Amino acid sequence: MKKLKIAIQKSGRLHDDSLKILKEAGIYIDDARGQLKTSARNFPLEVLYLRNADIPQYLRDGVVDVAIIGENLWVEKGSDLPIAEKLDFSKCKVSIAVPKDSSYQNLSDLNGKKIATSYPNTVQNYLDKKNISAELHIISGSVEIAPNIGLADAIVDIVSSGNTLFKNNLKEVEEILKSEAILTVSPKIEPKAKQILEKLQFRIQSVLKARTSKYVLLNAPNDNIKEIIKILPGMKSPTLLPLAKEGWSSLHSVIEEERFWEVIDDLKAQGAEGILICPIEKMVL
Ligand SMILES: Nc1ncnc2c1ncn2[C@@H]1O[C@H](COP(=O)(O)OP(=O)(O)OP(=O)(O)O)[C@@H](O)[C@H]1O
Ligand SMILES: O=P(O)(O)OC[C@H]1O[C@H](OP(=O)(O)OP(=O)(O)O)[C@H](O)[C@@H]1O
Ligand SMILES: [Mg+2]
Repeated sequence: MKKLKIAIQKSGRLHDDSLKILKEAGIYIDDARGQLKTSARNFPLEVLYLRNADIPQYLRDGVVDVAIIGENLWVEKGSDLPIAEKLDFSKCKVSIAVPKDSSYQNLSDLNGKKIATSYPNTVQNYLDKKNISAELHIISGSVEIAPNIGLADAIVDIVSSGNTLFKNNLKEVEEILKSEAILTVSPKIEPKAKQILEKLQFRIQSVLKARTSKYVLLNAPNDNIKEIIKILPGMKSPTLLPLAKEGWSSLHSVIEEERFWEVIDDLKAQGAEGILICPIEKMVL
């Protein structure tokens, strides 16, 4: 049977969460250490565990059909490849940082300076757009140490919590891009594999939608139900069930979690009581 070949980072930041999202999509994959190729037990999917930086070329060559990579890597060396899904994990930024005590005012201060980075294309394109000319030092890791050892005046690297910058006495001065994990596709994908990809995407979308939505149950006086329904639009319309208590109903609906916290006071003002907010495992629309 035809299988969809997916590349997942062998080890590192994206590995665990990539397998997790597939698992939540009902796809079970053995994560045996040292094994570089494996198949899903219950979905036509073959997994190749690869080094992150090699993945764009594997996609281009059609060695794999799809891959989970960081958007920052896509910008750096994969922007010719189509993006099928944004996956809402491994969120980070790629930013310029300088020593904490630097007198940096704006980008033009970087003219003629040395910048250390693992993302030379991203940095060069950014500097070109802003008409800045700087010297790039390409290093593959521990970039944040460069200014402290006199290798560079500034760095461009991934920033998430900001801890690494802080520990190395650096401060973020410009954000070049925002990144999250993405599902990206080979231009050589064949129609049979594409059909499997569509099924995979459908499952992933159900997982992502469910993650941000909540099932809400509440009790409300019948007189205020119309108002409450306006506040809680639900998927189509909310479910309404009579309560044993005369003049009261139980209302069930689905709402984006963020939106729920915005409307909670309005719901209470309309007399809503006994509000329960429950997680949703999958959401098929
Ligand atoms: N601190 C972080 N917070 C959130 N996401 C991050 C962080 N660091 C890296 N990422 C994301 O995870 C991806 C993989 O990063 P990681 O450091 O694990 O691998 P790598 O060193 O780029 O690659 P490899 O070792 O596989 O060649 C990055 O491209 C980025 O999208
Ligand atoms: O803002 P923070 O939360 O501190 O995260 C940023 C750090 O995380 C990444 O490194 P990672 O831990 O992946 O180590 P690596 O350099 O070995 O890839 C990145 O290269 C930064 O150094
Ligand atoms: Mg890293």
